[in-house]
Amino acid sequence: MFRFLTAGESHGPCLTMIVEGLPAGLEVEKEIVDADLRRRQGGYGRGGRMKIEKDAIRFLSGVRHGKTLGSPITLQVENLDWVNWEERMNAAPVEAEMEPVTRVRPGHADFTGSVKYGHDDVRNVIERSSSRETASRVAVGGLCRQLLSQFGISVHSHVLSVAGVGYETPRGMTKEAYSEEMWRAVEESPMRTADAALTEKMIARILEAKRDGDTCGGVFEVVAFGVPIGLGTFSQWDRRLSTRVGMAMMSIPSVKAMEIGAGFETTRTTGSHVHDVLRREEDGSWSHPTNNAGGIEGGISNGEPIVVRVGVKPIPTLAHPLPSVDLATGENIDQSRYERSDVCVVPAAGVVGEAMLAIVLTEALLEKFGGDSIEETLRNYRSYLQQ
Ligand SMILES: Cc1cc2nc3c(=O)[nH]c(=O)nc-3n(C[C@H](O)[C@H](O)[C@H](O)COP(=O)(O)O)c2cc1C
Ligand SMILES: C=C(O[C@@H]1CC(C(=O)O)=C[C@@H](OP(=O)(O)O)[C@H]1O)C(=O)O
Repeated sequence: MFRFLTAGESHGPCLTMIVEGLPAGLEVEKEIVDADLRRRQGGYGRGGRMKIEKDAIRFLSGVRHGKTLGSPITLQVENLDWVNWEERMNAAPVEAEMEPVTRVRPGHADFTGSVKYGHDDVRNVIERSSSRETASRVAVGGLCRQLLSQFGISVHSHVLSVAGVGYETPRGMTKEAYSEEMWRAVEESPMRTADAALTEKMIARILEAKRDGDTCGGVFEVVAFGVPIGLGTFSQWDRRLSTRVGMAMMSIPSVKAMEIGAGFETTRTTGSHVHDVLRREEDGSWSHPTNNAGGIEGGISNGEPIVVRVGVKPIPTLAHPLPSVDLATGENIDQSRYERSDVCVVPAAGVVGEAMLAIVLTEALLEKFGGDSIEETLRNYRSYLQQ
């Protein structure tokens, strides 16, 4: 069974991940994982923290001579900001001459986390609720990406809109709609969008929000190519591929909406405009001229690209804070607290979305094809394709 756990506080010494269930003999390159971590740190609208961190993994177990051993893999990402926080993290607030954090930020985990865990210093909540944790997912996803590439599967993302500036939800995306050229342009764009004019508009929107002491959300899209027919199943609710993709995307902090394929658009028209007709090609392969289903039918991948669009709410920490409550006094206050923060993270969230889709596909692929070594998994996969 493929599974992973992540641990680590945002301002602690490091993030740690334990990954179990990847087959033995898989070549894994640190540089491929580090490149994903760098992409997650990018995008226009990030705050001061990203100037401090230089995320990169260290393998602490499970990999020898560049190949997986089949034993649990431990990954570590150092928090370079730790040196600036060590005293505050180790000493009680009074000793460190720090006021405990008590004014909760609307939209963050400050209120719910403090009540649930009984913390009177909200800092104890912020440490783990922080999206610093998403670096861990990207690191795990970077390993999964390398497994998937053995099966010809690749996962990409791009930004569709920021605070309403950008594309309306597109319909029926087919493989042809996404070219190599487009993905190159996405990687080079500060907003991870292939449209240069739109990039300018998005940046202007983020700057405007920043000037107003405000923040932006938006929509990103994740696409997986090369997924074989047959991952996931309708046989139990929690094993449907759509269920697992939904959970994976909704697990990203600040994600509040997602749709697969044409999603909500399908609810505004009729069946004859929605369902993807099945064709048999001369070479015996299957095809769907459209992909409104986003590559999943009956909870099972249908061989078309998996297309997922994801809605990210605006960042909760506002430079012009909203009214709130001070948990220490119980009094209503005019302004909650501001601390160093991002203004927009839609491009970064897209990279996290890629990692989450890579993780879900890895889990479903290993479930279908099994194998304790990569050779065995590939052999099972090839035999299935022949069948
Ligand atoms: C990559 C990334 C970076 C984020 N950076 C910040 C930030 O700097 N400040 C902030 O208030 N929220 C930030 N968030 C959003 C919060 O982590 C998130 O809103 C919070 O954990 C509450 O969870 P919820 O929005 O899912 O309810 C970030 C989210 C992501 C995905
Ligand atoms: C550290 C990351 O994002 C952080 C996520 C975050 C939050 O509240 O979610 C708040 C900020 O933390 P800090 O106060 O340390 O600057 C972000 O920088 C990261 O993405 O690696």
